[in-house]
Amino acid sequence: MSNWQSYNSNLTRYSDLGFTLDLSLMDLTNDFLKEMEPKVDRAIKDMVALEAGEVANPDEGRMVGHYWLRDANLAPNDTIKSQITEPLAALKEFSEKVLTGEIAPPNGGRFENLLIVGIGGSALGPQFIYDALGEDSKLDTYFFDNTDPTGLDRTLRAIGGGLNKTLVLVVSKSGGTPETRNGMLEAQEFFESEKLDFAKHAVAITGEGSKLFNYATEHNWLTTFPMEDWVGGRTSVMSTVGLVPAALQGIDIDSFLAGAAAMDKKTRSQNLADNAALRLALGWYAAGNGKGEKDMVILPYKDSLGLFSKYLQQLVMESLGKEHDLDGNVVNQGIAVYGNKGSTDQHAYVQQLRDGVKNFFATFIEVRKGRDGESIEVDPSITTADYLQGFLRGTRKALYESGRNSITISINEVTPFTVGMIIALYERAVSFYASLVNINAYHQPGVEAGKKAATTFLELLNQVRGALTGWDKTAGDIAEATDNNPEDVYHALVHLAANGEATQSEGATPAEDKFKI
Ligand SMILES: O=P(O)(O)OC[C@H]1O[C@H](O)[C@H](O)[C@@H](O)[C@@H]1O
Repeated sequence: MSNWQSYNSNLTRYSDLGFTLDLSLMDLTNDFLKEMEPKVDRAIKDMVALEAGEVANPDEGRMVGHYWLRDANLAPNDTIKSQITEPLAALKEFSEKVLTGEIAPPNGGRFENLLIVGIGGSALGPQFIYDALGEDSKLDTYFFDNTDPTGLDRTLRAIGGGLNKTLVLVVSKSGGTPETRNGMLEAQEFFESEKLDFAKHAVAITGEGSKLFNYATEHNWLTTFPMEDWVGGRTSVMSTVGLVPAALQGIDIDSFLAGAAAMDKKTRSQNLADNAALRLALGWYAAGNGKGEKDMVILPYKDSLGLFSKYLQQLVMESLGKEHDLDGNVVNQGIAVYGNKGSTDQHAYVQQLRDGVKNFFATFIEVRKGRDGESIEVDPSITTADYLQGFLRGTRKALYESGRNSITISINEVTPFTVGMIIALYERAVSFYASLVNINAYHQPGVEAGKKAATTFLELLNQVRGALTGWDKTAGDIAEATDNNPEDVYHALVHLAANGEATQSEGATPAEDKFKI
């Protein structure tokens, strides 16, 4: 089959949405599609059950409801329906009041800045949306998404004299994530050091009854918005987590939700040829042999979609990166995701993509329209938009010629509607892929191990602090005194020395380094 014929027969086109998915360069064979039929049938059934409210996250005993967020009528009962519609109405009213100045900072004027404190699913969605759609944002938006003190300082410096006009959103589904709590405490301290009443600037988005919820209530924060347990962090961008900031920024959230709802509707089709999300999942399966053998390289050819790959990294990797399948077998599933933007990366890593190790498939994201208004000619009759398109088409072809597969997703423009659409597309592809490989995409047991180890380190650090009294001591001395592992103790000592709590004199090896207060 010629490439042109293959293009025509491998395209899913939603003309009314201005959307196409082109799998022609994925080399999906009829045999593969035939072989996958039973799995595809199961994936469709699983999705129907999930959307009907079945407990699709068995380990945590939870329903998986992010698809209801953009069409509350699909919620399985009235309680859940009102858990969607009531916060939506409340957040619209709240953002309206903030933007009209009815809710205002205590020291006068209007809120002009937004500081979002959150991490993972409680930050990546808002970061992507602000970057993609926040061009005319009503509030300049900043993020605390780590417990790195210099990162926090840098953000506070950027806010500078605008602190008295800054609204702070503290976002945490669990309400107990340490990085977010630390960011909140640092923000609070900074407001207080500027003689500002933090509570009058602060809003919480969190599960009812969480530590954060209780803290916000006890301290009389401006308000709180709920998060429900049937919405996962990495799929929360269409819940209060993504919608409160977007509404405050003046982004058309109804259109954002409508774009997602439209993609959901299309990809409920039980006919594979019409179901872009299911076909996308099949493309991933074919590329990586159903085992994630190939990485997913995301290349959006539009600067405003530059954070999409980072957003997808969590959505795909936290959902699909699992040790066990649903039957308890060890499978070590996952698909590695990375990317940045085209054509910028043609000058960075496309060399390896074209000539190096064949361990990936690319996804080109094409935005058809270059810009509003006229463009100059950079060459005779040629504009910058023509170049961008030329690089996309050229790279796609060059990769295929050297045996590298790729997917191309096209949308007309970057708008709230189309961004809603492509997020929904990937959310649904992740759900389908999880069924194809028989895993739970909605829990994240592996994340806990790192958190527990961090807590253990903090306990050890305090033991080391207590044991380091005056004299020159080695890591071995303190390890013995505190009954800890010498390497762990050594790293604690180096940390204390680097932060001015101890001094370190180096010996021939770390074991001979001496520390004192
Ligand atoms: O919203 P939070 O409860 O603070 O969680 C923030 C993030 O932290 C965790 O470690 C999870 O792995 C993520 O899925 C989650 O989005």
